[in-house]
Amino acid sequence: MAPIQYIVEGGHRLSGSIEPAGNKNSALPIIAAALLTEHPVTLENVPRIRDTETLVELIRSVGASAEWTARNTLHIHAKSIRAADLDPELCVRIRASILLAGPLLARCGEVMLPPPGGDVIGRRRLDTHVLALEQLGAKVTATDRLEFRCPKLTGADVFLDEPSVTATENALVAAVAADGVTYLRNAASEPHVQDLANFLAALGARIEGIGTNTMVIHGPATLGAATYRIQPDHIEVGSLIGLAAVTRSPLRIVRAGVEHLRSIRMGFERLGIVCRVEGDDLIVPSNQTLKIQDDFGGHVPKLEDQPWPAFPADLMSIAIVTATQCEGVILMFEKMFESRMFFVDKLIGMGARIVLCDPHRAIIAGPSRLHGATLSSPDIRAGMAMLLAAVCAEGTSTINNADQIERGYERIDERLNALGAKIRRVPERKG
Ligand SMILES: CC(=O)N[C@H]1[C@@H](OP(=O)(O)OP(=O)(O)OC[C@H]2O[C@@H](n3ccc(=O)[nH]c3=O)[C@H](O)[C@@H]2O)O[C@H](CO)[C@@H](O)[C@@H]1O
Ligand SMILES: C=C(OP(=O)(O)O)C(=O)O
Repeated sequence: MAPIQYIVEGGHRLSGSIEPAGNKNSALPIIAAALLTEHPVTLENVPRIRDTETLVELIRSVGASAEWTARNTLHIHAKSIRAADLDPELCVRIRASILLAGPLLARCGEVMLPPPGGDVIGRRRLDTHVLALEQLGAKVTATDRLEFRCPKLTGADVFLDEPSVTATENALVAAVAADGVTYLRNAASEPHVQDLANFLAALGARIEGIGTNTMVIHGPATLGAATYRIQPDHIEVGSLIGLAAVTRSPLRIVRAGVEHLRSIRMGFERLGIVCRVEGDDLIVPSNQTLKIQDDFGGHVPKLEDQPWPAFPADLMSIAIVTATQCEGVILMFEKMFESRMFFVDKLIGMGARIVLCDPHRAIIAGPSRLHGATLSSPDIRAGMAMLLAAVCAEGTSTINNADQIERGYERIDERLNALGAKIRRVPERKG
């Protein structure tokens, strides 16, 4: 497949309404969890992006039928499946291939998984997955692939060593099929973990504590069919808030899922960007102060990521680009991944004033006028952050490896062009 490039003419104001896609990180565990039931499942509002297309290929490879019945509607029927050896080339394309562990173990009693891929943003440990599934009775062997075996999953009092998002999801799915009650403690509670739990409940699972860090799962559940709508992507909403701010544009983000936006809005407020809620729409007015809010006593403020419900790691790159357009100084502290901040050298090359203190901390002094450059997208979020920088810069930028952006953002070039951006995709999109 030819690599994708975005050629971006910067400096244009945007305006209008845009609806976020369904949450990628909900869609992935939910597609995997659809393997848990023998009955048909219809998923609506599924983002049609590289990651979901790859996972669909993977679930077909174990015998499930999966058909797109509309652009964003996916019909899955896992009447009978097998724990086949999964294609290593497909597994390494996405982090979410690891999400097949829980459902396949539950349905087939074993699963052999080649290493997963995903964004190269630092070490991506699998220890929590292993720890959780072992506590539910699985025997795990790690060679060039991970092998999980367990003829009968059994409920347990599980304490995760860290609130890992995908490990929580694997453990939750396995616990639904396990015999007896499972306590899942120190669990992640991100909106996508909640979305997965609500999907499992729609299939017939009994789960208490959804949205908290302790879930209680009463297994084994008798699962049926379901039609389920994936929730809006709060990370895309955060990306759009940043986009509106750096281009000083008024945007209405419709059906934004405002119940999950508190920590995100609070993070942007620290940068002097205040949004308004109207029903389930989020309005980003153009007349922002874009003034970084000092801490009490005039101290340099800090924006840091943490597990939910705090400011999400996946929005740090967007927040960094946004801060380059705001007046003042701020410390950005990315605690969770150790390679996510390296892309700031590209922003420095575009004219941003940033000191990268170490792999986790960067000081940004704004505002600075950015100029167009040739960039390469290292991961989904840094890629989207570069797109924001390119859209607000003077002159033309070329973003190479835009494939990374399209792993996570559906038709983002077309959707931003509809608001007034000037992004040319090479090669042109077909269909
Ligand atoms: C497919 C999917 O859903 N991917 C998301 C998922 O990845 P994923 O599930 O792989 O990420 P994890 O939640 O396991 O961990 C992310 C990183 O944070 C670290 N960590 C985690 C918890 C903690 O309390 N302290 C800590 O330092 C981990 O060691 C790891 O380095 O969650 C990440 C964290 O929200 C997101 O960036 C990814 O987009
Ligand atoms: C890091 C991300 O994705 P993945 O975990 O699939 O690599 C992301 O969505 O920002």
